[in-house]
Amino acid sequence: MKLFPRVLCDAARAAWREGFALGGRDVARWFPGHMAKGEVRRETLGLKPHLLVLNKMDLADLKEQQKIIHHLEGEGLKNVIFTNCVKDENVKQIIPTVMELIGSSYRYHRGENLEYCIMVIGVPNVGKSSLINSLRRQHLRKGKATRVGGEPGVTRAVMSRIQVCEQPLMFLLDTPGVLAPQIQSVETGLKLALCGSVLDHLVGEETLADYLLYTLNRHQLLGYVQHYSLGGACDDIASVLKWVAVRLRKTQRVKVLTGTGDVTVIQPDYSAAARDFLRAFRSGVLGRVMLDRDVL
Ligand SMILES: Nc1nc2c(ncn2[C@@H]2O[C@H](COP(=O)(O)OP(=O)(O)OP(=O)(O)O)[C@@H](O)[C@H]2O)c(=O)[nH]1
Repeated sequence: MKLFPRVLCDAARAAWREGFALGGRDVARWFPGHMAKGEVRRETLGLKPHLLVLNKMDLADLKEQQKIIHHLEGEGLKNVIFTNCVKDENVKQIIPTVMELIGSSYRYHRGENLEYCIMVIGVPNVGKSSLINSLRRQHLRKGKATRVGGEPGVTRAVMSRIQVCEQPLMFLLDTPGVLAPQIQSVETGLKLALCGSVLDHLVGEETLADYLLYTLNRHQLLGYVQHYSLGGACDDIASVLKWVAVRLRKTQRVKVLTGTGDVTVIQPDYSAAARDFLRAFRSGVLGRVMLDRDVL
């Protein structure tokens, strides 16, 4: 099979996409049923002292960390900690910050209360279980108490109370991932899906790969070119996936009916290439990305 990636890519480069064609996609269909039950009202959170843990900091481009903090402050979120729960980075700050917050909140500052119970709330796959395991490693020198998974929806039980600290005695309630009952826009849905909060096949691996390519090009993050030894940056997903499939030897035999009989041709496996592209992005090998750059 002969490909001319450089030619294809040069042609596409002349016309970087200004926006992503959303094509009437229906975000509501991407979210599995169990999430709807887990609705958590913002007003409820507003009453209780809370801390915003922004996990997977190792995958995010945090050059504009101050801008992010400033933006969140504008939304009323003052207590923010960036963490990496795989490498236990910044996790040690959490319990002291929680204690400070409880101490300065008169409703929860009761002298006789010797144990604390805290709820971990977040979108599917953000690392809630990993956070609990990391806290246990840090404060109890204990390993896994809760299952971690690469796909959304691993934590199914509604609540499980897990000890994470002895002094002070603190328990965390792990909860199944929740999403806002209404996702703001299709683009927000695509960003959540890129982060693994929605099962890939519900959105479509190739659609997601296309949104990823669009984002990487727009942010001038061209690590994928080197990772897959492409001839150059390219904004056309079909060309990129074709090349990725060939490089990874992900091809499939397909029977084609012609006027003179059946012919078997070898075709690139676009789905397998899309899955690899998404996996590479989520593992960080394509570089750090700030999906919400335009929001800032
Ligand atoms: N790179 C990176 N990966 C992480 C980090 N924290 C968790 N992960 C990975 O993210 C995936 C999901 O982690 P979980 O802890 O199962 O996420 P969860 O929020 O409990 O998921 P649900 O139960 O589906 O809601 C796993 O593959 C973890 O190894 C992190 O800080 N950095």
